[in-house]
Amino acid sequence: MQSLQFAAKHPGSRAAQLASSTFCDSEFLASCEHALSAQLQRTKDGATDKSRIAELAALVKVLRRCVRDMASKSSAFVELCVKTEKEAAQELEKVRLDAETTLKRLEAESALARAAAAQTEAAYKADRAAWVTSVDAQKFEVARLQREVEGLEEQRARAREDAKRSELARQQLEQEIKELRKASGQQLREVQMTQGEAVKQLRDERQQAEKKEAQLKADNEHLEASLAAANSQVAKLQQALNSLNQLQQGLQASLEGKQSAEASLMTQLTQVRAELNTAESSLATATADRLQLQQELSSKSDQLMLLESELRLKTSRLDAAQQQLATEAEEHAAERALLQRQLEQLMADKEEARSQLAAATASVESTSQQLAAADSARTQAEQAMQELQQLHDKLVAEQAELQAKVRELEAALEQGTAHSTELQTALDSVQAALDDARSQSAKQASRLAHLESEFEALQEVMGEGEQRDIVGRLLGRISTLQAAAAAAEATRRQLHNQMVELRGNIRVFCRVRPHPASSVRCLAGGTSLALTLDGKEHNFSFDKVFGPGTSQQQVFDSVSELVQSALDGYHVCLFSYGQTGAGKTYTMSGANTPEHQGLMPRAVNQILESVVQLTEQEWQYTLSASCIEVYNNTLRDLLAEGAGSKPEAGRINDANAIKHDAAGGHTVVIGANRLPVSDAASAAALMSRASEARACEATAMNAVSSRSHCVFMLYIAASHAATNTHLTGSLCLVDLAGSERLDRSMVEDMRKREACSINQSLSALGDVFAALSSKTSHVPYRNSKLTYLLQPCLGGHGKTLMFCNINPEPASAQESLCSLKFAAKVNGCETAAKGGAKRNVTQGGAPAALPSTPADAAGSGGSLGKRPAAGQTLAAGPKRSKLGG
Ligand SMILES: Nc1ncnc2c1ncn2[C@@H]1O[C@H](COP(=O)(O)OP(=O)(O)OP(=O)(O)O)[C@@H](O)[C@H]1O
Repeated sequence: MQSLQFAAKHPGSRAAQLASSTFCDSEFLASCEHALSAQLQRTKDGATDKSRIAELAALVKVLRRCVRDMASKSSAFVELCVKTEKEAAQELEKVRLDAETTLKRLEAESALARAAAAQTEAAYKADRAAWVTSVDAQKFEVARLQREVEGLEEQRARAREDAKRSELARQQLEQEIKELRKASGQQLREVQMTQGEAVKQLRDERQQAEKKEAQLKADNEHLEASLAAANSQVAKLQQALNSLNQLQQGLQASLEGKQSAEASLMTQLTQVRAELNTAESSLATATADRLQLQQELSSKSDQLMLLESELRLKTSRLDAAQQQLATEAEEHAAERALLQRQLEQLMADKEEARSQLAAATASVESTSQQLAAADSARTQAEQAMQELQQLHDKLVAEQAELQAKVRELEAALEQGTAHSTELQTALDSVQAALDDARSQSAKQASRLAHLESEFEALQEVMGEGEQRDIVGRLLGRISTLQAAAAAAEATRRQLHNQMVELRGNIRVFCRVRPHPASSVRCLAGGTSLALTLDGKEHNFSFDKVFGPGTSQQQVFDSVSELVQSALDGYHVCLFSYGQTGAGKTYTMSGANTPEHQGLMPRAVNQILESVVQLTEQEWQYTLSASCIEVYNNTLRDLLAEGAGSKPEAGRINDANAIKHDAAGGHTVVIGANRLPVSDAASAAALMSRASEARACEATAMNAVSSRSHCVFMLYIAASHAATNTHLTGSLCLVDLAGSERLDRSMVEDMRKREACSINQSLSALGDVFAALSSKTSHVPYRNSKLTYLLQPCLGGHGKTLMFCNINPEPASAQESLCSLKFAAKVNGCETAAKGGAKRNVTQGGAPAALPSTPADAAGSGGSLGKRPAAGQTLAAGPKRSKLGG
């Protein structure tokens, strides 16, 4: 009812829908109603004691069902509420994040707009101040020029007045001269009239007058010259005034330009202010949005609280139902007491109704039994409810744990991704450096060859003296080049090792063999696959995943650089693991056509070819090989005389036959043959001989099933006289026996013992990896011969690669899952000892010698240095030969 009310109050609410869908079970309500009405009706009709007890029992059943239904519904409701709560929280988080992002963006935009406006305003103010300063300076200049012009005008006026005065004086003088002439003429006439004495006076006066006139003329000329000078100065001043006027006009124009620029800047400023206002208003809108969202958030929280209160109500209803049940039980007990009393009454009346009493007693007994059964059922139901509650609590705790784990895993994933990116970058740079070193080395080698041919040609054409000289120089050049080539080779080795190390000292590749009905799907990217078992998909990731279409050459290409490491002085181990018939032997040895050759022949061929090249750089390599079978935890030398025909031939009974060189040299098996490998033919013969001797049987799973682990060990020792360097490396190729389920392989007696031994040694291998991955101080290598033999490669300073072979036929899916889980465990293993893989190289001292074994007497390591003859490859043996490849 509560939920119905809630639904009515919140018609659009998801929680209301959930509550109404969870609790409004009309069928259930109808059945309760029906049961109660029937009970009421029967009570009204007047029931007998017997029928009432039966009715009460039926009622108890109904109530119990009610309690069960309520419990399951309440847990379903709780789950739905939790889910809804999570969804609401996620939605709210998303909305909050969106709002925050929008707000931040708007704030950033507004800050940008504000900064731009401030910048524009500051620029405008600076421009305006500069312009005002320049206008003021120009105004000042104009005023100064105007003052100068006024001064010049005054000077001109003064000069004009001077000129006027000079003119007046001249005119006065002319007048005086005229008057004097007139007076002198009169005097002359008077003198003429008076004759004699006055002539001289007149002449003197006349001379004086002439002198005065000359002076006046000179004065006049001087005044005219000064007037001309004043006029020219006036003209100059006029020009200056004109130019000043022009300047003033220019300044006026620039003033107008500045004013228009100011107007446009003012417009810009207004625009920017308007933008700023818009940004501020959008900021206000965003803030309002945020407030609204916060309100929504709080309303969601309210809803959540409502849901929680609803939940509490449901729980209290449940409690009430339980209480009601308890009340019913009490009533039940009262009824029982009543019946007991009736029984006593009946006992009192037993004289009257003995037969009725007997029947009633029987009826009461059966009723009591039913009641006891009802009691125990109720107790069971309560216990079940408690268990369910505990389970619920446990599940909630587990869920929290899982969430924490998911978070941890996500963080680890991020770290791992970052780490892998770093590694990839480092790897790329190392690869580039390696390529560089390789090309350098190739260049040097070709240059050397060229020089040698030149030298031969010169020898043919030169005389003896010249020859000796040139030979000396060329020899010097050659030795320099050889030293450079050795240095390049050393760099290459170092870079190659760095590259292999970056990819991990233990790597796991998975190979899926072809099958028409496959339960395995190789995923894009080449590093993961999905296995389907009982309709469920299991995903796994490895360093590489090879699908059914991958050729033997492609598989070998992916391991060739690891093989190369053995030549550089490392202990390298490649082993194949998987269910019987999954393709382990096919991967390691392959079939007898060149296309189907496996890793073993291809690896030995690559090593032989590289040895030929290295010999040209003055390296001396010695190769030899052993082949050991681990069968029922006993060692057997597959290269022993007669091992192919007699199963007991080659058995090594010495429990301590496996010897590891403490200084990082070779691991040897005392009593086992080690035969020289000088070329491809000798290697092929050796592998064929070993495969003939290997224990193979037909089982229900594989017509030629390998019943033993086969360990092929190639010992490599090398020295370089020029640099006095010695190294020891090894290549260990292991074809493990197939892991299998005894019931599926249908083996019996001896074969059963074999299978048990195989499974034991594989489980010992698993224990070693488990100990390595948990980094415990004790690693149980000695628990099996197989793990003890491979110890230096697994946990020491070696480089290991495991192939997990998978048969994808659906019937083998369970075994495939086990193999993949094992491989995943190995993939997570950190096997390299401190300092990573170790190269076994010494400089100076005695050359690295192969550890002596009794079998050394049979033949020392074959000395190498010649290319294999044309067409000479490691021929593969027949399929029966699990090693021949
Ligand atoms: N990738 C593959 N391509 C083609 N054929 C394959 C491939 N892998 C395995 N086979 C074939 O499947 C069969 C069983 O393979 P194989 O003998 O290598 O299995 P196994 O794992 O060594 O078995 P066991 O442990 O019993 O020795 C062989 O006939 C082999 O040729």
